[in-house]
Amino acid sequence: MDKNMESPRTESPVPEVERRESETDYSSIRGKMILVSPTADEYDLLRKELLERLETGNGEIIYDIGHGEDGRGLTEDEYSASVATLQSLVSSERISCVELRRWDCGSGVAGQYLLRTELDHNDFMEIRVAVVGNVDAGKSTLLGVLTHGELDNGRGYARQRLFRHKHEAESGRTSSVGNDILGFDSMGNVVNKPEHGALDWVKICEKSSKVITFIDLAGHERYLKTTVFGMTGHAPDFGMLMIGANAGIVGMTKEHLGLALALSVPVFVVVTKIDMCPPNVLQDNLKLLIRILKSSGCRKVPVMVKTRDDVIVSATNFVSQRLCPIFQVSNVSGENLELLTMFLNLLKTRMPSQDDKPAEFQIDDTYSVPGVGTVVSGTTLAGVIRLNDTLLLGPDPLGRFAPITVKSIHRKRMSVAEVRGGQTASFALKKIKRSQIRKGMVMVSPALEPQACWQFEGEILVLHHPTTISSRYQAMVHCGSIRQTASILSMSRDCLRTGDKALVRFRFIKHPEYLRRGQRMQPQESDVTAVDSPFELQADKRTVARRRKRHDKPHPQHPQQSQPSQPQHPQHPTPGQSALAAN
Ligand SMILES: Nc1nc2c(ncn2[C@@H]2O[C@H](COP(=O)(O)OP(=O)(O)OP(=O)(O)O)[C@@H](O)[C@H]2O)c(=O)[nH]1
Repeated sequence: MDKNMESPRTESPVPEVERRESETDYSSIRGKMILVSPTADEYDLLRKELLERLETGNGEIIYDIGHGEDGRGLTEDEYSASVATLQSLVSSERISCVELRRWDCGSGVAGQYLLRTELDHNDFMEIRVAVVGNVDAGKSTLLGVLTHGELDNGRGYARQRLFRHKHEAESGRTSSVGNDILGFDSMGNVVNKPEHGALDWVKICEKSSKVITFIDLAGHERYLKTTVFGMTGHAPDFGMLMIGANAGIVGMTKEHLGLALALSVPVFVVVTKIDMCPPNVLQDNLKLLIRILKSSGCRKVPVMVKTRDDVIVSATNFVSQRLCPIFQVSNVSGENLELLTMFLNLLKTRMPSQDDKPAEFQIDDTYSVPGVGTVVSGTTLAGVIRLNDTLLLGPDPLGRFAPITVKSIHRKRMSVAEVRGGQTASFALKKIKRSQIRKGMVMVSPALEPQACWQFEGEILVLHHPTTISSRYQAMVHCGSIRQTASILSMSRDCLRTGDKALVRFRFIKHPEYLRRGQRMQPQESDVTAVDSPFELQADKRTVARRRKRHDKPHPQHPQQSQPSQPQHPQHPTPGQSALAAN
C-alpha cells in the first residue's frame, strides 16, 4: 500500500447505522462465539437480530463470523459450526448466503458472508452510479466492457454499443445522459448476457437481485450542463470518477469531483488504461490524485484497492467513513475489473425506501410513446406508487397542481405494479399531453398538499468567483431535476467573494417550482460553459486563462442564456448547504 494511503479500518461486527436502529437488547449475543452452538433462546435472538439488520440494511448485510471478544478467531471446527448455524438461520427466510472472505486472525479463523434477501421475480435492489470524468477517460468503454462482458480493443470497440446518437458514434463522444445496467443475482453473479450484441433489460431485471444503473455522463466541457443535470436530477447513490492513467487529472476531472462533493455524493475513482501507461507516469498521476483527495477542499481518505479484502473493507466503510476507493483497471487486458465488479456488487443504496411516507416522484424526462401516450420518467423519492393511484402533478406555470392517474408503471422497461422510494420508474399517464409536463415537475401524494414557490432561501458558500456577487446576480439553479435561472433578491451580506458564506434569497425567473426544505442545490453560472471547482485556485495558469477568456465570450450554443449587461459567474454550495422553500 502506498505510504500516502491510510489503511482502511476493518468493519465492526455490526455497522453503526444498523446498530443504531435496533431496539432489542442484543448484548448477550454480541462479541461472543454464540454461533458455534447457540441455545434455543440465543438462536431466536440471533435470527431476530439478523432479520432486523437485513431490514435496516435494505435487504443486504455483511455478516462477520469469528470476531470474538478477544479477536483471536475460531478453530476450524468452531468456524464450520458457526457457518452451519448461519446457514440454518437463513435457510427458512429466502436469504442467500455467500462467503466473501476468510482469513487467519491471531490463532484462529474469521470470515465474512454476504447475506442478501431474495426478492420476487420482478423486484430488485437498485443502485445508481453517476459516471463522470474527462473526455476520453474511458467511461463509455468501461461501461461497455462491464455490461457486455467483452474486452475493448483500445480503439473504441466496446463503447460503440453504448452510443445513442449518430453524432456520438461518429465523434466517439457521449453527449446525452445515458443509462446502462448491470445485474447481479442473489449470489453476486453478473446476469448480463448480450444476445447478438444487445442486452435485454427485462431479462436482466428478472434474473437480478440487484441492478446497478450507470448514469453515463458526458466528459466534454460543452456538455457540462447535461452532466450537472445528470448529477442533480438523477439522484445518484454514488459517483464513479474515471481518470485515464496517462492523461491524469485533466480537463473536467476536478470540476466533476467538485460537483460530486458539493452534492455530497460519495465518490470512488477508476483509473483506466493502465495497460498503456508507463509506470512512472501512473505513479505521478496517482500521487496528484491522492493529494487532491486529501486536500482541505475534499477531505477524503484515499484507499488503493488491490485485493478482494480491500474491496470488502472499502465497500463496507464507503459511505460512513469518507473513504475514496481507487481502482486501477484496463479495459483492454481486463486487469482488476473483477475487483471493480465485486465492489459494485457490494454497494448499497443510500436512499431508504420510506414506504410509510407520502409518495413523491421527481420527473427528469418526458416522452410521447405511440400507442401508450404521455410517459414521464424519474426517481421515486419516498413512499409507494401503485397502478391506478391518483397523484398531484405540478407545478404548472401558474404554480398549480392537478390530479393525474397512473396508467402503467415500468422499472427498467419491465412492467411492474408498484415502485418504492429510491427506485427509478416510468409512468404512463392518463389524459395529459406531453407539452403540459416539463422536467423538474413532481408527482406527489395529495396528502402532502404541495405548494409551488417563486422564492427560496439557500445557504451559499462561494468556492470560487473572480469578482464579487451582489443582488440581481443571476445563476442557473440545479436542484433535484429542477433547472432554472434564478436571480438573487437579497443576501445576508452586501456582496460575496470567493470563500464567503451567506444566506441568500433567490427568485426563479420563469415559473414557480416545487422545493423541499433541506434540499441541496447547485447554482451555476447561466452561461454554462464553465463551472469552477473547490480546486480552482490550484488549477494551472493555462486553465484559468482559458476560463477567463470564455467568461468574456458567451458560448455559441447557448446565446439565449448570455446576459451581456451583467457579468455571469459561477457560485457553488458545498456540503451542508440547503435551499429552503420560502413561499
Ligand atoms: N488501451 C486502452 N484503451 C482504452 C481503455 N479504456 C478506453 N480506452 C480507449 O480510449 C478511448 C476513449 O474511450 P471512451 O470510452 O470513448 O472515453 P469516454 O470517457 O467515454 O469519452 P466521452 O464519452 O467523450 O466522455 C477509446 O478509443 C477506447 O478504446 C483502456 O483501459 N486501455
